[in-house]
Amino acid sequence: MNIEELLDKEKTQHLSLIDPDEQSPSKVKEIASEAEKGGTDAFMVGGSLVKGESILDKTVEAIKKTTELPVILFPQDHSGLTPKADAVFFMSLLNSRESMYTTGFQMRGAPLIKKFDLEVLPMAYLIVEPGGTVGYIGDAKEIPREKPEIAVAYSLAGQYMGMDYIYLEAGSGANKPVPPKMVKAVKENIDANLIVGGGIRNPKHAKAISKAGADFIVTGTAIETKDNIKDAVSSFKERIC
Ligand SMILES: CC(C)=CCC/C(C)=C/CC/C(C)=C/CC/C(C)=C/COP(=O)(O)OP(=O)(O)O
Ligand SMILES: O=P(O)(O)OC[C@@H](O)CO
Ligand SMILES: [Mg+2]
Repeated sequence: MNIEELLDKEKTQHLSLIDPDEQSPSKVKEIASEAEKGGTDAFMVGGSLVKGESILDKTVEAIKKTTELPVILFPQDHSGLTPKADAVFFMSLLNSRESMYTTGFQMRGAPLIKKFDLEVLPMAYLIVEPGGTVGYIGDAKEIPREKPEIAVAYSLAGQYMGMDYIYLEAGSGANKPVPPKMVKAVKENIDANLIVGGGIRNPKHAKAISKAGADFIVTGTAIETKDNIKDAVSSFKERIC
């Protein structure tokens, strides 16, 4: 399945986030296979911290050997790029105070992306409270949870800049996901594809965010920490509409 087909689907899609630093390539194969059996729609690969030896290429290779589902890079900077993937979320952290995260790393990565011939998916990345590690590293001015109008304004700004994807991110492992009210407000105001992630750890969360209008939900921690990944993914998929 390619990314065009992924976009054609009417239901909310499930993206499995794999952090290349968290496990060995053989474990990645197991995760990818189980997530596919559970019905995941595509894989994202990235992590905000580099905790060990960079095994990005090997991680993407392991997924590609296991499944034909698309693999989309989710780069923390230009070092998160590899020709082994299918596509890259070419993201700008619009609510960062640090210009490297709005335009700098994009400039560093762009020639590599051209060379690697990756499909480019332009994305506005927006950090919502609490924001977690990525909020801290990305020097984000986190969008207050009770201010959906700010999320709408940033999302529209992203769309008007030409971004096809808007990602509302509460931060990996957040104690609460992005409020469904905020998701709904953004969805009602944009034409771009809406991705929501951070803190979605049970089927109830997935259902609320899907009902609010997300086109994609991302789960990372829930997949990394569950013993039965297939059941975890299928429990999300069953509840999304
Ligand atoms: C387009 C290019 C080349 C770069 C974009 C650079 C930008 C805007 C980065 C945004 C800020 C950032 C640090 C993003 C990381 C995104 C990411 C991979 C998050 C998921 O990782 P976590 O699961 O939170 O990471 P840890 O588990 O390492 O905390
Ligand atoms: O690890 P979780 O909480 O699922 O978050 C996923 C993703 O939105 C992080 O960038
Ligand atoms: Mg992580």
